[in-house]
Amino acid sequence: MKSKKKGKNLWRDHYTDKAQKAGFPARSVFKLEEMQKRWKILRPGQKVLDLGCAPGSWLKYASQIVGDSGRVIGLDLKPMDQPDKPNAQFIQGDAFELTQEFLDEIGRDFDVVLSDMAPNTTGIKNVDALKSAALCESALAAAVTVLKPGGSFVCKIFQGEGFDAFIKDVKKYFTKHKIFKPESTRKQSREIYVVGWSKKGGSHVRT
Ligand SMILES: C[S@@+](CC[C@H](N)C(=O)[O-])C[C@H]1O[C@@H](n2cnc3c(N)ncnc32)[C@H](O)[C@@H]1O
Repeated sequence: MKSKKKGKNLWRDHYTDKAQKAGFPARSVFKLEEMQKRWKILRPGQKVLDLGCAPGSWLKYASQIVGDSGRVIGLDLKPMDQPDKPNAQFIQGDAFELTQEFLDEIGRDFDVVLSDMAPNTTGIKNVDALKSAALCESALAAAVTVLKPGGSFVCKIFQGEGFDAFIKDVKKYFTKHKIFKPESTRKQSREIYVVGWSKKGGSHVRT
């Protein structure tokens, strides 16, 4: 029992240390990197919205890929320092309270919307899954509003209640989707990523 626990900690430290050495504040960067290596979701010159961006690993990674001709806007409930790259910006806010004015202000010309948002967990699987699904539905509503037709969506969700309904909704707005569990995700974690490609034409705000 003891050695199993030690093994788990060593495994977690490997990704945390690796992220720190590479200059990223969180190990979550490797999950996005895995998806990027597989599908080249991010490209130079793109405009990207990163929901739940703190402490800023995905924001930094995405800003490196989109480069000087691109732009990344990150949003999180928690405060965070402004990124040191001129093409990246942090806005503190709640994804459940994105107003039409705010979405109009940031623009409706995004190429990619990322959401790595996670709720505060209770430890009760169904409750946590429903809280995660609610965050995902709000990320999807933002994505269908601000993405250009043809845009892509990456969203973390906890498997469980609300998952099937969320996939059904993703299918309504995206031509193709995949469900992906990165290698760098903790094995015991119920989190999984949904990637939607090629947003269908038009923009719909779910009410
Ligand atoms: C796993 S962390 C994201 C890590 C980030 N992708 C990175 O690479 O640094 C999840 C984030 O979701 C944020 N979050 C949770 N609920 C949110 C909400 N309603 N609106 C905005 N952010 C939220 C949390 O504050 C937390 O910082």
